[in-house]
Amino acid sequence: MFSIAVNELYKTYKGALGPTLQGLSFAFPEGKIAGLLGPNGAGKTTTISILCGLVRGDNGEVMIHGKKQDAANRETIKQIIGIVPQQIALYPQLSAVENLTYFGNLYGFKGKPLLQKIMHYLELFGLEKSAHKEIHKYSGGMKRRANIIAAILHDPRLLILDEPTAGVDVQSRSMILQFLREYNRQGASILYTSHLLEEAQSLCEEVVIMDEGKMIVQGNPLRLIAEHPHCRNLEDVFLHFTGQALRD
Ligand SMILES: Nc1ncnc2c1ncn2[C@@H]1O[C@H](COP(=O)(O)OP(=O)(O)OP(=O)(O)O)[C@@H](O)[C@H]1O
Repeated sequence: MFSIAVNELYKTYKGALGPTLQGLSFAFPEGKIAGLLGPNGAGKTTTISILCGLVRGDNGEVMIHGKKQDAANRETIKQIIGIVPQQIALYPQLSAVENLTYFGNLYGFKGKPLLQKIMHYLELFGLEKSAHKEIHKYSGGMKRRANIIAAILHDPRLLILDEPTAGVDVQSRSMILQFLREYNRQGASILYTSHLLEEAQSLCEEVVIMDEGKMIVQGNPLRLIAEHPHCRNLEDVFLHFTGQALRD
C-alpha cells in the first residue's frame, strides 16, 4: 500500500498572483524514508500542509495509508500522521514536560504512562536534564528536538517533517537523522523536506523533486545519479532538473 498518494493536486492561495500547486502527483510506498525536495517556493510546505489536512487543496486527491484526506477521514488520519512543522510549535513559557503533556493529552494520553513516555523520549533526545526548563530558554537545536517529540507521542505510522535539520548544529542534526533511521526501522514511513541534498541523498530511499508546483522527477537517489552520467551526486541531479535560475 502507498503511505502517501497525491493525484493532480492544485492550489492557489487567495489573493496570490499565481498558483502554488499545478497538478502535483507522486506516491510513496509504506515503510520508506522519502524526501520532498525543491527550490524555495516550489510548494513543499503547501503540499505537506494539504497532506496533513491543515490546508485545503482546490482540486485533486490525497490518500494517506489508503484513506482519502477529507473531512470524513480527518480524525483517523490525524492518528496516522505525526507532523513536525518548520516553525517551532511549542509554548515558549512552558517547560518541555508541560508542553509535551499538553500535546499528549490532545491525543488522549494521560497520567503516568504519558509521563513515562515523555521522559523516555526526553532522554532519547538528550533533553532529560532540561525537562523542566522553559522552552524559551532552549537552544535552537534543543527546540527542534523537543518539537519532534511533540509529533511522535501518539506513535504515528507516518512522520512528516518540514526541514527538521535546518539551522541546527552538527550534533543535533546527527542525532535527529539517527532517530529518523531508527523510527523507520521500527516500521514507520517518513516524509521530510530539506535543502541539504547531501543529507537527503544519504537518508532517503526515494526522493521527489518538485518545482513550480509540479513533480519534476521521482526516484531512488543513487539510481537517479546513475541514470544521469554527468551527475556526481543528488545536488547535480537537482540542478539538472530545476536549472540555475534564482528563485524569489
Ligand atoms: N498562506 C499563503 N498565502 C499566500 N501565498 C502563500 C501562502 N503560503 C505559501 N504561499 C506561496 O506559495 C508558494 C510556495 O510556498 P511554500 O512555502 O509551499 O514553498 P516551499 O517549497 O515550502 O518553499 P521554501 O523552500 O522556501 O520553504 C510561495 O510563492 C509562497 O509565497
